[in-house]
Amino acid sequence: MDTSFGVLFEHLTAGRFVGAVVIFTVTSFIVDFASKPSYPDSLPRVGHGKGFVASLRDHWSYFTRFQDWMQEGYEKHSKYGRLVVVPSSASRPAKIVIPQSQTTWMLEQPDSVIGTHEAHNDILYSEYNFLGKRLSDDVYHTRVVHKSIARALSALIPGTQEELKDSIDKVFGLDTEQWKSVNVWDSWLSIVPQVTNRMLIGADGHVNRNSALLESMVKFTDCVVQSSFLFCMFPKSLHPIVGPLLTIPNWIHYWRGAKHTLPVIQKRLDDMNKKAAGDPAYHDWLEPEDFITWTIRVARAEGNSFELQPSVIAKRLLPIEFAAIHTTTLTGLNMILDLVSSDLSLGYLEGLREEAARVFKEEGGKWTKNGLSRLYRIDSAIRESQRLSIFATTQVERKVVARSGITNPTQGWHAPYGSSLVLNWQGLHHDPDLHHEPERYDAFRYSNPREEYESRPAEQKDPAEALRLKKMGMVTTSDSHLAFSHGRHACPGRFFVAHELKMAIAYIVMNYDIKHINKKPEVQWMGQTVIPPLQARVEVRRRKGSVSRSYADGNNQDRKAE
Ligand code: HEM
Repeated sequence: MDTSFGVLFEHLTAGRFVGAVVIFTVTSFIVDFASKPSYPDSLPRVGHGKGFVASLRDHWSYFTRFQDWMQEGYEKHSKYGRLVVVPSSASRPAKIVIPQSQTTWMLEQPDSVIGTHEAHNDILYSEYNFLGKRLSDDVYHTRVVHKSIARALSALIPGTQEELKDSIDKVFGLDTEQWKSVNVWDSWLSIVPQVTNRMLIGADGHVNRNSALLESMVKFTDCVVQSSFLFCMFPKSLHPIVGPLLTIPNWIHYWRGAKHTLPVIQKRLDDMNKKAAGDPAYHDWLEPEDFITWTIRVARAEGNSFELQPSVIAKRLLPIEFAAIHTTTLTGLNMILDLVSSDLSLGYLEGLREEAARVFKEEGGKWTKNGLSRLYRIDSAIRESQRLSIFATTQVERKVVARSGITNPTQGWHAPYGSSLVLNWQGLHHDPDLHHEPERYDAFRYSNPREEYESRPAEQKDPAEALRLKKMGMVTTSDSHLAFSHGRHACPGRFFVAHELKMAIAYIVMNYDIKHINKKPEVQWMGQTVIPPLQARVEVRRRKGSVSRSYADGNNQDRKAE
């Protein structure tokens, strides 16, 4: 070969190739290290210390030690109102953990100073995982949920009830004689995606029950989790090279899902256009309340033609599937395991069952917003599980996006541009100074005071106290209860989830017996994320007399809509 390429290849031995890759990777790590924000030496820190070598050791230990570091930082510093620096993975800056006293200050900063979606994009490598920079730069889907879901809550209840009945009956079965052993994680992972997709794409042709669609959406969300772990291990400067490769499976699952969602989206666009144009055939037609309708409404109101493209709407579904599926599944899994591993003499299961049956009867067999708000015990049992059984050390992360950084006016410290600020979910939820006996699952922790208040004669009721007690409900966030985060970026899906999980638990306890287990399975941690007890099983049996009884008037059609 006499071309310059030929000359190059003649000199390219295996040893030289490996050497070049090693040099390139090490250089990338050094470039990465140098471009990360540098925190003042005066800030307390945990981990192996400062400097390049200590950072490499920190990155290495991140996957196994992060949870211990957060706990150590909480006990030594956060608890006393001081911030602390905790090491992170190779591609991320170390985290500045903000103490409880500065939470409100942090969350109230403008988005142009402390960014939320920039932090989410960094954690989730959204540009790659959610299929494009344009989609990740403008978190339009988040805006749509914030604007729409709370208003649509009442309209969403009947469909949610219907999907819960259908999916729970299928997963737990109808046999009133034999106990059935079910894998708890898999069960919730069969229930939640079907219900979530009813809220996202509606009931048209029961596509939301299509097993191929649901499988592709679950696999897509799995891919986001898996590739986020892999991204962590590569220096940021290598992401443009490895990113498109790591996320090939995301594209495949998107295409598989879009085969089913695109026709629904296209039909909705046509229907809404005809209705808007005054087509008489659409005079009585009502837009279904679901994410597809909301996204079209917001795009029209904003005059945003990009967001009206069917393929863009199909892609906008993905981050919401991600936000909803694993979070709700993990919460349901923990809730069931906390409940069935509790001391039987405490009577939690019977207490929940009594409440569910009583309120459901008062409601005439169809849930309403008002009825669901009276499920104090179920609400408390879920909130308490969210307090105790966290599934990340922190879920609240922010990025300093002001070029000049930010200075805390009370404590005087400065966080430079690019700093990662987090709240310590683990420490705050398990602090004995904030929660009495924090390691105990006390299912009725929040409902006992509410029920006691309700039982008082009218003259002993005080509206101020009623308001304080109402804030013990599971959708209320605070600087010591961060399951849904706190502040203006707190999870906008929580109002829907509260309804969904309350209806699910009510349905389960009314219709099934569940055997007690002696001990809640242990969890493992990987970096800041929990590895849930995926193998945990419980035994369930349909309660006698409950099969013919109409606890939910849902449509129990078969899952397959193909
Ligand atoms: C039990 C289930 C859920 C839990 C525990 C949960 C928790 C959270 C948390 C901790 C955040 C981070 C907020 C922050 O950074 O400050 C969040 C954000 C978000 N969640 Fe949820 N979530 C759940 C279900 C859902 C559902 C069902 C939806 C959709 C309907 C949803 C939509 C969102 C969205 C759009 C955001 C971004 C909010 C923003 O950046 O302003 N979540 N969620």
